[in-house]
Amino acid sequence: MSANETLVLALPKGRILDELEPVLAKADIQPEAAFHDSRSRQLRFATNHPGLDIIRVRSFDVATFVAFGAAHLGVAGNDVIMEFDYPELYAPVDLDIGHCRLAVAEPKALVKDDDPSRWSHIRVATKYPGITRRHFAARGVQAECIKLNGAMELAPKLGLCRRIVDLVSSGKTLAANDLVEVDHIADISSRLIVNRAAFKTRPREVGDWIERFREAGDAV
Ligand SMILES: Nc1ncnc2c1ncn2[C@@H]1O[C@H](COP(=O)(O)OP(=O)(O)OP(=O)(O)O)[C@@H](O)[C@H]1O
Ligand SMILES: O=P(O)(O)OC[C@H]1O[C@H](OP(=O)(O)OP(=O)(O)O)[C@H](O)[C@@H]1O
Repeated sequence: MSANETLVLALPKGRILDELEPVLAKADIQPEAAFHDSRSRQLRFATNHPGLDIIRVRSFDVATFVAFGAAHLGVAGNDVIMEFDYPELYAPVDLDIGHCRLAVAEPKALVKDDDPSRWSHIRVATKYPGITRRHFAARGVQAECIKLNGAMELAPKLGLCRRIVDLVSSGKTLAANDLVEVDHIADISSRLIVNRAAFKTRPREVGDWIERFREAGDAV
């Protein structure tokens, strides 16, 4: 990581990017035009700041790019941050966007005869095997996780498992699939994340961006 290298900000594609637009505007970060062109195959973008470029990657990959120092800063949900638990990441600003919760759900029909305090081993479909294992291990339950990358809500009806761990916002996806929340794991929102080594070696520049995002998050 050299001292005059352009700083790289990793942003997630998808829903967070929409909520992030006003934060970027308040932080006076204007990406080049191709960033807003959905047909463009470009992945790295210049901004109105000569020392700052943006890369657009999948939400889970934001944490990996930043943890390995390939990007200096990024925006990720704390679901992603918690799942990887990278020691190299520092998450100094809660941007107050991307609000949802991580929860355990099971079929409505199972709930009345089920007693979570008696679980000793459960099988769970989830995109978050790390968080799920740690959450249950802390209460002495062994969680066998089946990793899926989406549409977890299908798993119980198709006999893959009886429980899932997934993000819930309005609750509509659970309801549409006859599932109910039985346990809350964590409240989720998106954070500015920073590579610790980059902050140590370039405290002034990285610190300036942290302050800008803090002010932008407060103002939106
Ligand atoms: N229903 C939701 N409401 C609010 N925030 C959400 C919701 N679902 C996901 N998020 C937040 O948005 C982030 C990105 O989720 P999104 O569903 O856009 O991407 P993804 O499907 O995980 O990404 P990819 O397509 O790259 O795998 C999540 O990590 C979480 O922090
Ligand atoms: O409580 P709700 O408001 O219904 O939102 C929850 C849904 O949103 C997310 O899915 P997303 O739309 O990102 O789809 P995917 O996980 O299948 O990619 C999440 O994985 C849930 O399925």
